[in-house]
Amino acid sequence: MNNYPIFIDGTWRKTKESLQVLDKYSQKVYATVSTAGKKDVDDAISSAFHAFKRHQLSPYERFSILQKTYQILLDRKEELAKIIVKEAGKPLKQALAEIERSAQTFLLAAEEAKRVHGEGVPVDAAPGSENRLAFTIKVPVGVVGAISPFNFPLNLVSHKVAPALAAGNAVVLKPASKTPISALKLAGILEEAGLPEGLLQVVVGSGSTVGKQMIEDKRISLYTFTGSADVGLKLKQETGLNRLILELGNNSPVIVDKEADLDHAAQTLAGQSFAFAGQVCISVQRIYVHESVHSSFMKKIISNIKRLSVGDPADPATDVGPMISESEAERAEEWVQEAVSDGAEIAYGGKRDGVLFEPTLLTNVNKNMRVVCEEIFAPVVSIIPYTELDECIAELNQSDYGLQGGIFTQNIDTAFYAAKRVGVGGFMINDGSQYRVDLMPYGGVKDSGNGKEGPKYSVDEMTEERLIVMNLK
Ligand SMILES: NC(=O)c1ccc[n+]([C@@H]2O[C@H](COP(=O)([O-])OP(=O)(O)OC[C@H]3O[C@@H](n4cnc5c(N)ncnc54)[C@H](O)[C@@H]3O)[C@@H](O)[C@H]2O)c1
Ligand SMILES: O=C[C@H](O)CS(=O)(=O)O
Repeated sequence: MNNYPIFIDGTWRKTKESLQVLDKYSQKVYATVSTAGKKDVDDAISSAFHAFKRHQLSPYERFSILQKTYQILLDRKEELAKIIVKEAGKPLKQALAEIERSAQTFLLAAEEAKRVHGEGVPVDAAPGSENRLAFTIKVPVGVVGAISPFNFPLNLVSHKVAPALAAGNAVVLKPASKTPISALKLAGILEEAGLPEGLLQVVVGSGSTVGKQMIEDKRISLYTFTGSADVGLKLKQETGLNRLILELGNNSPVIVDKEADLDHAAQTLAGQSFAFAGQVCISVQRIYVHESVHSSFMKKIISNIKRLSVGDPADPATDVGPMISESEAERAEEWVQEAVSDGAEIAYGGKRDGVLFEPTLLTNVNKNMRVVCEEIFAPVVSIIPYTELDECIAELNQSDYGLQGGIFTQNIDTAFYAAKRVGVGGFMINDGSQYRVDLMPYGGVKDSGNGKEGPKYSVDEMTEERLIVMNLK
């Protein structure tokens, strides 16, 4: 069994303590990983702090390292996908797609490294400043503290590390303790691509020890966090005046209008509700269906769900694998049972077998049930009929969250009417909430967080704009 060291100051460090990473399907120990103690975290932050001052890489050097990383990620696609299958329990085809997306994220960040620039400021237009010339430059913030979740253990880490490096920063990364191996592999790949020592540190451990210590350290200039709203709120309260980018949860809504292409909607939504067992922050959770097409849509979505293959994530045919832990699968089961005892009906699925939870379709739900108003983060979707679009929009906007949503309709006026009124960071027309490509601005409103990811937008977030004014003769 592999025993992985952590990555501090450009060296691989085995520490006294370690944690076990389970194979999420078999629930057997797959690997162990050293965990960072107080001194290790302190060393990592100190090394990043000094490396930032020591290594001022040119934009072209940064471009070159990130572009090499892109290539190595693609070259090692199969090996990395197998790690994600084991440590996250993600079905192989979805794991392969994640590696390809991570490679894209690095390529996009490489391109952005050559576009970090400010703008001219017409200060000479102000009375008395006629002889002045001004412009801004974009400078890196310093040390970026990155904290990531379990569900996309490579691509969501890439969305933090790649733009931070493109912008010229150093990074201290704490990956999720359930899935730390992909992040350590990525550190090895960046080392191989020529990243100077100290510019990336990977410290593994719990949020309440390693994460907390990072949050309290003033040498970190900016935090970028992806995870649950509960932890996000805690970090917001603890980071004070420091900069904090938050990418949090959602209970994504999608509308199926009376003028929708129902075959397309049913096929798309069956896929987007259950990929990675619903453990995707933009997974479709609430489907609002116009009453006139409700029964027809139900038949179509059920026939699409029946085609999903549930089981071993290593099997190339599997669509829906295990949840991240048995306790999470039990939680989802409890929420479904609670909804059923309050009147909901299970139209499909509903059963749990250890870590596997069947793709589940609920009807007759109400807006106060946890399966509707909270983030379920499991393969469970609710169908909610509506009559008037305005009422539907008002109801879906009652959510505390606002990351992404969507509408299926052939009527462009209806589509734009909804797009202007839904409280989300991104809205898809004739697609589900789960559409994402890595170049787009991605981030939510309300309890879904603040700030945007996508390399172009993250580079902007991870730099300071400095004004330079020249007083000319
Ligand atoms: N908006 C997005 O882009 C996005 C993407 C993926 C996942 N998510 C959300 O993430 C959640 C699932 O992931 P998870 O279970 O890994 O989330 P989580 O909030 O439990 O953990 C995320 C990270 O925070 C760390 N952490 C926990 N407590 C901490 C503390 N007190 N101080 C510092 N760090 C701490 C964890 O160790 C982990 O690395 C869902 O809510 C999902 O919607 C959001
Ligand atoms: O879980 C949320 C992620 O942001 C989904 S994705 O990586 O962007 O597809």
